[in-house]
Amino acid sequence: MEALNLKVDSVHLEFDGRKILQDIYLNCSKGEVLGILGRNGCGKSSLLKIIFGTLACTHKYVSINDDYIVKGYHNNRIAYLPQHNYLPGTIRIDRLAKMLVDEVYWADFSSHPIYQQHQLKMAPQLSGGELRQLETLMIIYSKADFILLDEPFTHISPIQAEEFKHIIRNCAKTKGIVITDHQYYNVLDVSDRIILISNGSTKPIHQPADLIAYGYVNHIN
Ligand SMILES: Nc1ncnc2c1ncn2[C@@H]1O[C@H](COP(=O)(O)OP(=O)(O)OP(=O)(O)O)[C@@H](O)[C@H]1O
Repeated sequence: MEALNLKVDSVHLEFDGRKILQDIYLNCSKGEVLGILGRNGCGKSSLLKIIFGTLACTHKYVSINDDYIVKGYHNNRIAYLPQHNYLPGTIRIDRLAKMLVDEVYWADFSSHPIYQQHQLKMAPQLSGGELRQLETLMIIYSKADFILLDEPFTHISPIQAEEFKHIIRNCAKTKGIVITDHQYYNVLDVSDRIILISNGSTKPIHQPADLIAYGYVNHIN
């Protein structure tokens, strides 16, 4: 199996003269889940959008195996689950799924109860959590080599989050996955490595106590 490595470096992002990201370094290999943590507004979603290619910034270096990537979404290199719903509301779920899901994963995806139950509906007919589950699965099972997940656990119930962690770990056998969520215990649980964004820069987290030292949490259960 080909080794793949996503590298992100030298990202500079400002909004209205305010520095958001300035000293960013991350890498994620195929076979790995990288967790990103950070307080509200520290720039997690912005960083994922920059890697995916939908947010312009002053400077960035994104590469896969040292090939510079201008737009991550080109050629199915990178897929991105945004924080908010992305499926159009006027096309049936089964038609959207056939466009998005990789054939290799079709059996896994289409046998999932959430797809079985809702495939003939359109997005607005689903509850918030049902839609979130479907949207997340479609991205995880999409063709891309690297998957960026912005808050995949936030709108789903604990039992579903447990199931999704298994699916993420399973898919990480053939992809690299970058994940961020405020449910930090789920991120810690599913990730091989963790980085924290603080004051615009990335800090490697070697042990949970580092999260206390950086003021991200007061204690860890
Ligand atoms: N289009 C924009 N124009 C101006 N400021 C923006 C814009 N988008 C984001 N910001 C600001 O940039 C900062 C980083 O936003 P971002 O959404 O990346 O943070 P985040 O870490 O994902 O936050 P949260 O955890 O609350 O979702 C925030 O202070 C936000 O207000």
